[in-house]
Amino acid sequence: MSGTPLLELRGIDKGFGPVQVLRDVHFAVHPGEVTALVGDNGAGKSTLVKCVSGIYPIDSGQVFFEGRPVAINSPRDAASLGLEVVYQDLALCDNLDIVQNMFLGREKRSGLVLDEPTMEQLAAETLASLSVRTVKSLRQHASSLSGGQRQTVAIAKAVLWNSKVVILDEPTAALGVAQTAQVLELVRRLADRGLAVVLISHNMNDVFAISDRIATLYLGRMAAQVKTTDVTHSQIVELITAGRSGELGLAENGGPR
Ligand SMILES: Nc1ncnc2c1ncn2[C@@H]1O[C@H](COP(=O)(O)OP(=O)(O)OP(=O)(O)O)[C@@H](O)[C@H]1O
Repeated sequence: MSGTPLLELRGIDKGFGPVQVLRDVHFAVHPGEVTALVGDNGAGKSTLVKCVSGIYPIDSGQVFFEGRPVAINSPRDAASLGLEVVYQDLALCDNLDIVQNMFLGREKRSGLVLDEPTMEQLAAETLASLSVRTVKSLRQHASSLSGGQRQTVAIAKAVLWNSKVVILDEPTAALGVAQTAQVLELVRRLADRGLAVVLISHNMNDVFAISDRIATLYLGRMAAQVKTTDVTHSQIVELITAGRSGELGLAENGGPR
């Protein structure tokens, strides 16, 4: 592993009543890397993300942020640490424009009134710093944006707020080929800026195209966390569908045997 992880989970358990969803999950994400979080439907990916973003309390286990133990009890706690989750469907409000969306809940004010020029300038600078050129006007409503533009704005929002860890939930699920390529390029650029990026995806082509590591959840357990260059598509498919890959020789939780 390369240095201290930005975010590290150790031994996370989470259940809902009698249903045990996460079992002894270990997971580490590093700055400057894209970590793909994969697993079949119901494997526990969303539950894991909700635990680290303060939506669900964990039953047991520890969360470390920049090497320090932390308690994330609410989305506000997660945001103040610098952890942002971008959900595919919920990322933007349709009736607000791009600037309003990027500053939603964290508006800049000049006295009692909103400081629109400053917000517009910061939004423009952030998009430009990410080489985003596809957005025509910062004052267009989110409802008029394409799927790819929406993801782009949602991701740029995380950068605007100086997030250190960005978790992207299926950012390309609803996109065509060209828009997928653009969003993946942007995801890679986030990591190249030093952010720790977690990419939840069912698309193995996307995963292999841009991830540095792949973490595989299987029935609520971390079956493996490996470097992308050390595995093949079929080994990952085996881990997703069977929770192990004979050829990899991994112990539980992705460590070497
Ligand atoms: N609030 C809840 N109460 C009870 N069971 C739940 C709850 N939320 C999730 N589960 C169960 O936990 C398991 C994991 O669900 P989760 O949504 O985390 O999986 P996932 O890997 O994100 O799946 P998908 O790829 O389909 O989104 C499922 O069996 C699900 O039914």
